[in-house]
Amino acid sequence: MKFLPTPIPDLIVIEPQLWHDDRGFFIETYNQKLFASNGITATFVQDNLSCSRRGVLRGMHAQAGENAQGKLVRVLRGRVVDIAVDIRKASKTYGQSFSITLDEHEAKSMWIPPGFLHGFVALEDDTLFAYKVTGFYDKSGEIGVRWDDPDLHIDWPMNPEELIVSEKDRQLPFLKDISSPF
Ligand SMILES: Cc1cn([C@H]2C[C@H](O)[C@@H](COP(=O)(O)OP(=O)(O)O[C@H]3O[C@H](C)C(=O)[C@H](O)[C@H]3O)O2)c(=O)[nH]c1=O
Repeated sequence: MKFLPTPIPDLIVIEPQLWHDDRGFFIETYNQKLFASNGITATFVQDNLSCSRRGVLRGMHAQAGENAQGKLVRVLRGRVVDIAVDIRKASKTYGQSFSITLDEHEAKSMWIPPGFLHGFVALEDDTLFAYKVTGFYDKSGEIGVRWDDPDLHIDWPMNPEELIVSEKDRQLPFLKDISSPF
């Protein structure tokens, strides 16, 4: 298991040790001791799973407040472009986004601490997106920013007309119009 820094401090990509044999493969998807020795000491309290058709874009979301969420995200089936945006007010990389392709074959994951907007676009039908979170779901703590906010400089891999975005996400504000709670 390798813990790889990204250009944004605290945002970490994890490359698993893939054990292949003639049956298939085995990986450890989470190991508290290894994570802690690489600076990720969070405690996870909830696991989530979503299934998305090709073109579904979920985001950009964060959960703040007493149930602020850090997320350990991965793809179980299919492929996504996954995006995290730093909205920690005191951060030197405030407003900066990082993008990575996650899929079932490389089985990489990404640690996204509290203080980041998160979203992804599914590149294949029936993409299964699984993630561990450090805070219980708390609708009152949910915030979001429009996926197409020009200030986020996100280069989505699909044309807007191909994207499937929920009505809720279409109504989200621009980053300049909110005060980050982080
Ligand atoms: C997040 C969540 C949702 N729900 C219920 C509430 C809604 O009735 C339904 C769908 O929720 P939503 O449309 O917010 O799902 P996504 O658009 O996939 O939201 C997620 O999208 C991006 C990728 C994220 O990083 C967040 O984890 C999360 O905001 O599931 C729950 O019961 N528990 C939960 O933890």
